[in-house]
Amino acid sequence: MSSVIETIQTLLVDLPTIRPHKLSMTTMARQTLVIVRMRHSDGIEGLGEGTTIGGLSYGPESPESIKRNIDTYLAPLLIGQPSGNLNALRARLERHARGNSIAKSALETALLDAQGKRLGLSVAELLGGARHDHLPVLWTLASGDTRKDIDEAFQRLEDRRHCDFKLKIGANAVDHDVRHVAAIKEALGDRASIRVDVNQAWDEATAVRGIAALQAAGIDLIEQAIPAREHAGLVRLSQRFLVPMLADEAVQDARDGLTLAASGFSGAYALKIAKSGGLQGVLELAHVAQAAGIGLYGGTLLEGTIGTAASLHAWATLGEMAWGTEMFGPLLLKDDIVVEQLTYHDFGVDLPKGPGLGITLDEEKLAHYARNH
Ligand SMILES: O=C(O)C[C@H]1C=CC(=O)O1
Ligand SMILES: [Mn+2]
Repeated sequence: MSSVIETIQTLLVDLPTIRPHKLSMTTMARQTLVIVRMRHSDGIEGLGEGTTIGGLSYGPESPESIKRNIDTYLAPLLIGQPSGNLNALRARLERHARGNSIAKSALETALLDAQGKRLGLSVAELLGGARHDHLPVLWTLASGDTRKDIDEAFQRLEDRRHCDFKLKIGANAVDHDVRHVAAIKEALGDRASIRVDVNQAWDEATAVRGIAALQAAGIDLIEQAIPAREHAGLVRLSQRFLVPMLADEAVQDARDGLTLAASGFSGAYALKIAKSGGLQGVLELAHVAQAAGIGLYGGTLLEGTIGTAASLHAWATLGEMAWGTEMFGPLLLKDDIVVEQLTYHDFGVDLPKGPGLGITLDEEKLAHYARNH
């Protein structure tokens, strides 16, 4: 008899960050992973993970809502269903549950991990095969202190960990932020690519002023300067400046990607499995971007090792990613819940080897960090 999905367990796992991570909407001292353990009747377990940033400060799903909505609504849609037909299971979730893209991504990851283990294939192989086994990874400087950020950047360069840096701005007045970014760019010079992420903090007039100054300072990429839903404004910014715009919160899935491209946007899209409801959805967005001549960027919602590995399997199937990736999530965390961590070296990370995601849980660590209330 072919396998069916038997049980789906969700766990909230709190891991401390190595330092405060300051974004325009929140400062993180820890990250909460929603871990999915999906057991199948053939004895195989699939692992999945969903994260967001700062409770409800990043988007409409919180770790607690992800867990509760999986337990109450999404898991019952999957339990008892055949394990192996991912397209049918994805359609079933879409038909009966709106939104909740992070929860759906965690579940699809667990389905892919199990299917890979079942067939003896890595997730990238299930998706058609990896074109890369080492992907570039940038680092986010977000200590909130210019001097500390510069020291951190030099350390990462020296360790050959990262040579591209993203600065989180938008929490302070624009002139203050521009001085901060320009000081870091000046200290690093041509040794590093410097990009900024404003996380929607500016209105369009502020963005015009801020981006003009950042462009003059030699910044390479401007991420989500204005609110997510202001597509027309983002198109105007992309047409006004030479420095390219990176759309992040503005593009969740392929439909957003199509609308924005058709409105005249140029630049790049941040791909995130969490925004697109999983690996299949994010690859659909990537293909729309490719068809529209828009650059690709492998994005993170600061996932731990499981979500990061899942994303890497998806990015590995794509051709060139014009802006590389930011799959550094596990490096921001003080500890991990897996047996073997991802290998970061030479300014990038290795694609884990399968079957499935190629990741094994450390049961002791998991028990230690899992929330028990
Ligand atoms: O890009 C975001 O908006 C979220 C995330 C990615 C890197 C980081 O530091 O925060
Ligand atoms: Mn972003």
